[in-house]
Amino acid sequence: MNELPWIEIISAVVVLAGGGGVAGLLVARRRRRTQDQGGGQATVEREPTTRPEAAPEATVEPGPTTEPVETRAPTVETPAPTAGRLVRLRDRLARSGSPLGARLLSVLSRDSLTEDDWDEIEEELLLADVGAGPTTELLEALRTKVRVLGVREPAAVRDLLRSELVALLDPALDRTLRTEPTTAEDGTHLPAVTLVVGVNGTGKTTTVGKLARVLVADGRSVVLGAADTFRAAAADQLTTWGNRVGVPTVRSDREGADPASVAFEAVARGRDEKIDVVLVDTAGRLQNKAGLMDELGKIVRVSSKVAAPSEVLLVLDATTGQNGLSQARVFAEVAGVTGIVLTKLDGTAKGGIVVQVQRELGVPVKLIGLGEGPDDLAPFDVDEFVDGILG
Ligand SMILES: Nc1nc2c(ncn2[C@@H]2O[C@H](COP(=O)(O)OP(=O)(O)OP(=O)(O)O)[C@@H](O)[C@H]2O)c(=O)[nH]1
Repeated sequence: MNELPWIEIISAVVVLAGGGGVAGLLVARRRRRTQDQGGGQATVEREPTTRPEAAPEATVEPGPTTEPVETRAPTVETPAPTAGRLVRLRDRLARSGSPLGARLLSVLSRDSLTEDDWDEIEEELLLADVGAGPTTELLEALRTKVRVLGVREPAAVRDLLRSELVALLDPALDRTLRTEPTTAEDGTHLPAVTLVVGVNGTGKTTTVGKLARVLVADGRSVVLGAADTFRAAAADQLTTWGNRVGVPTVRSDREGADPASVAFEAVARGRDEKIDVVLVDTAGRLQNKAGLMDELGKIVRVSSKVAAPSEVLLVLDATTGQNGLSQARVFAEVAGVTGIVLTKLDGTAKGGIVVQVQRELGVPVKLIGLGEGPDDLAPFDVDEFVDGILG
């Protein structure tokens, strides 16, 4: 009588063990199948270029106002090299409708140019936001050269237009980003500090993230400062950008905290950890000029106690045209801008804004944004840009 339960128990154990084995096999098979389909790489965005060994956990040491130490090391990506980026992204300029250069070329190549044709050229330039002054200049130069040189061959017309557009963009301007750390007289390491300013929504935070990748690709060490304390999500967004390339972010744990103190912490951390570049994202509220001036002025003043900014980059949305330009004037006045980042050039046929922005502000365009991808930010190069808009 007593034997029956034991037999049942032993059979149950055998069935369970066997079942477990089958279940294990199924799981293993399913896992194998998922890996074969690439599903096992869900967290690795660009598998061939990852460097898992470079996990940033050791460098994430928060200061008093920073976030807690990351407990899980994210996968660290290797950004695309910066050399040749504009060449790689050039078709983005032509993708936004018919590029300006191509439209001009089609008119300029007509058999004999009438006044109507010249009017059409003028209209194209104005529509592309080249601006009234530069448009007149370009028209006069083209008219003279077409008449004097009798240029008619399509290739010659293209060369002529190319050289005039290059001249308009002022190739002699210094577009280098000052991102070299320096040493103070007492031997203290001073990081290069880049302040990123601009109106909300122009792509500031995205640009800081992309710029961190550009610098990392060039072998530089970077710290990010989330001084846009107005919007908590901006700090989260920045931290995510940083984590992807193993760059720590200094941020406040309190919404509405003093942006100047966050900027100070970030620069101090750059000094203490002998970091090459500190990139500081700022809030771009433009409700009144005095408030903006106070906030940016304080950020510069306070962080300069450690190291003064070597670059103040103004981020402008190329799709906003004249509107963007008047905002730009306010920032240029308030913040002592040293370079322009023109974003969203992939979404507009108004590439001519580059000319106007440089003329109006007397500051060179140093970087351009050509998409929402993490490596869609390129150093601005006049020749490559003109080739891009000529299509
Ligand atoms: N197509 C395109 N979109 C871009 C580019 N640069 C930024 N964006 C997009 O613009 C939007 C706004 O970017 P953010 O970086 O959040 O803008 P922000 O200026 O920091 O805005 P706040 O954080 O509100 O101050 C995002 O959807 C970006 O992906 C670009 O070069 N091309």
